Amino acid sequence: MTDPVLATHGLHKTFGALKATDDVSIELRQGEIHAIIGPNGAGKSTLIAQICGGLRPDAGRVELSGRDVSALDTRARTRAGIGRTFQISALAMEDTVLQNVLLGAIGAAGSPWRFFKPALGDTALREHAVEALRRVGLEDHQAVVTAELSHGQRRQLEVAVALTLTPKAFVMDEPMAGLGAEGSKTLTGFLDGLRAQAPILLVEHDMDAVFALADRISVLVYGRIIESGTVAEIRNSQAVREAYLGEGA
Ligand SMILES: Nc1ncnc2c1ncn2[C@@H]1O[C@H](COP(=O)(O)OP(=O)(O)OP(=O)(O)O)[C@@H](O)[C@H]1O
Repeated sequence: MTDPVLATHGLHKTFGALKATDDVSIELRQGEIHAIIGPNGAGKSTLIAQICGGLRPDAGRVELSGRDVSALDTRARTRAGIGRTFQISALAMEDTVLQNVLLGAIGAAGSPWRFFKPALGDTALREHAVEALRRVGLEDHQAVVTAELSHGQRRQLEVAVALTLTPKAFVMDEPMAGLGAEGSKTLTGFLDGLRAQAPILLVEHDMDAVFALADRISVLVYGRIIESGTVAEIRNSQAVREAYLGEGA
């Protein structure tokens, strides 16, 4: 088996008496989609924040391609290759698709603002941005104002921004949120192909998408991974059914 691209080792995080992350060790390998599921409040966002650098764990570490990145802040982790897809609100709706890729990439890389205007005319950077748009299927939309994109296309645009930094791994927090059935289906197809470019750690409530996409699923309940396995193993797990899938069904 190949070495993991992204891994956490024994992450712990408490908020007062609450164990939000309780000894979480997970791995993401080349070419795979590893989904993290769990009920509301299970600790998914807290875990993602520790992986991406927004929150410091009380104990444990995060490794990217075998390198301990635990001491790096969010920007440095992005530059190191953790490609978190940004929230829709991070896109400038009045700007074009191409401008968003250029500006998003520059912003994520942490370049000072004063470099940003000249960069819009930088041919190499433009080519790099157009290539990212091509890889997400938005090449023909580069001159379109972002507000005119569908929600699903905006997700693809966020991925294009992340792609300009050549991520080693994607971390996605509920990409299906706000999409209708048709949008979810289209984005599911898109993510299916994207895993070949970089593996994806996927936090998602949409179980149709999770079951369609995941090579592996880890189930988080009260901050602990209670089960980790293939779609079939998770579907058949009594513990998961009791703790999660049965909930509200
Ligand atoms: N900054 C904080 N201070 C105190 N408690 C927090 C903080 N952040 C999260 N929590 C608590 O930690 C637990 C895990 O929250 P988290 O948002 O990570 O769960 P989640 O699985 O992402 O939930 P959801 O699916 O609803 O987004 C919750 O009980 C939450 O109230």
